Amino acid sequence: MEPRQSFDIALVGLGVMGENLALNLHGHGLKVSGFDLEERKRESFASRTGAAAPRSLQELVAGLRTPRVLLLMVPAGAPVDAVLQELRPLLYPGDIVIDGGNTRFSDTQRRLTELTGSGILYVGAGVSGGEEGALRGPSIMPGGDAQAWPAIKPILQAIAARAEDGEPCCDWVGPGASGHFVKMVHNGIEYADMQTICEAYFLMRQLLGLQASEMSEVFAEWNRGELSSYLVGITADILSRTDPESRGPLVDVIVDTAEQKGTGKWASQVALDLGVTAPTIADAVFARTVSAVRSERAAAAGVLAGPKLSFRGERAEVVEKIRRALLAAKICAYAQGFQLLAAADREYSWDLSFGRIAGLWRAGCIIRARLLEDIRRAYARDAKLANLLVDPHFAGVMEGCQQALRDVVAMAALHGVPAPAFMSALAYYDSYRAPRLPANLLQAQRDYFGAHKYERLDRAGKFHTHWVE
Ligand SMILES: NC(=O)C1=CN([C@@H]2O[C@H](COP(=O)(O)OP(=O)(O)OC[C@H]3O[C@@H](n4cnc5c(N)ncnc54)[C@H](OP(=O)(O)O)[C@@H]3O)[C@@H](O)[C@H]2O)C=CC1
Ligand SMILES: O=C(CO)[C@H](O)[C@H](O)COP(=O)(O)O
Repeated sequence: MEPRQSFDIALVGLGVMGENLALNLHGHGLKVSGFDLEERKRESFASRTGAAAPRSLQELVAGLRTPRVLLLMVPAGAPVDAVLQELRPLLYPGDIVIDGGNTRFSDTQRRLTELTGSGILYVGAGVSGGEEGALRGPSIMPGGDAQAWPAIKPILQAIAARAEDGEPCCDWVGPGASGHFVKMVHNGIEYADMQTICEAYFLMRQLLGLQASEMSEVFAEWNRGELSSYLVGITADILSRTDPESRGPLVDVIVDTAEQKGTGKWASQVALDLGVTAPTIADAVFARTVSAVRSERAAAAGVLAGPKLSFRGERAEVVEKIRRALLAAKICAYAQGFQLLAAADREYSWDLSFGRIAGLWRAGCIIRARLLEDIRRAYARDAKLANLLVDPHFAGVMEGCQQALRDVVAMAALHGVPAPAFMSALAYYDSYRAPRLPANLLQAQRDYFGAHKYERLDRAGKFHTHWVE
């Protein structure tokens, strides 16, 4: 029997992430306790950590040292409120509650407000790395009550992944809901990264007729260069896998409808709310929604015409163009994600460090990539960079890749291969670098039908024209 008040930290929710985070903490010498509604999970946790698994939150809290530290890894939304409601009367000023789930940042903001005056220190921490990362070292993005940081810093930094320079991929992000906002943007970028990789795969398959095993080699090769990243690496692995039943590539027997839990959608909604241009992130969400209407697509395929061209092109040359296009689209997606962070920073006065955030994503998380070190350096050169695209390093990379992105988008369009994220990345790039856009005509249209007024290039003020004589 454990003595009372002997545990350093307690996990609430011992599912995919919670149990592995608990094992990670246990492996780092911390005394971890855990609770889940399901008895089976409590027992699994107890047998794997050797700790007793309390049968109630009351028992769980009673076993913690003070100040008590609780890490919630329950599904986002109502379960977090339910746990907090039960926990609140059990806690004292100075106790710390960390929500490590994929919580919508506005919910974290609300909970912080609700806890104001209670003395309970609340932290919204984005955690990324999936099941494996939780066990071996995730990226952790905590934000909220800064008074909690000195107590939880050694705990969270101990279990976090480490970048190549040895820095832990866990650092204080900022006040309020900034930790969960940063995780939401991470996931928005994750959606775009995944979709552009899928489009690269689809173009190689549809235009070049490459087999899964051949594409696996291509992705493995790409993973040794500028595109080196967790997602490109797992793509090479996935494409090499054989289905034991059909004996063909496993990827070929997987249904082409993507699911989603909502973080990419939230990132896109927030981009619209804050007036940030993030089309590649949004198109990655829409690519999932159109994939979900599979029977409608099958019916439309028999009705809607497409191009009749057959593809001609030299294979190695096209593969290299797709590689460059993928790099260009990836940079555009990251640029959009960082624009979203910058807008939130202005809106909520969080004083975010974009370089530090890029540093947190260098290891442990799903979007970890070689590129993130370059992003970190870009913000070290200029913390107030207007857009990642105009950093001299990235402007140079885009110079080398933008033509390939155009060629690939043109190939996709001419041959009727859907590539929405590539296409929107190019449109984003061209719009952002356009000194002049057709919005002059748009303003005139608004003024025509709604007397909304327009500004003139040659003098200050707002003007209205009586368009209909
Ligand atoms: N899976 C992943 O790769 C990642 C997930 N996340 C986020 O982490 C959070 C947890 O995810 P994940 O571990 O995958 O989810 P799981 O569903 O695997 O685990 C959640 C656990 O919480 C339990 N639970 C629900 N309500 C309560 C409660 N009131 N008290 C105690 N336990 C409760 C659930 O029990 P029951 O099943 O009985 O409801 C379940 O065992 C989510 O917000 C998720 O979005 C973040 C990063 C990566
Ligand atoms: O947060 C994560 C990784 O960073 C999760 O894996 C997330 O749940 C994936 O999102 P979705 O289910 O919408 O694809």
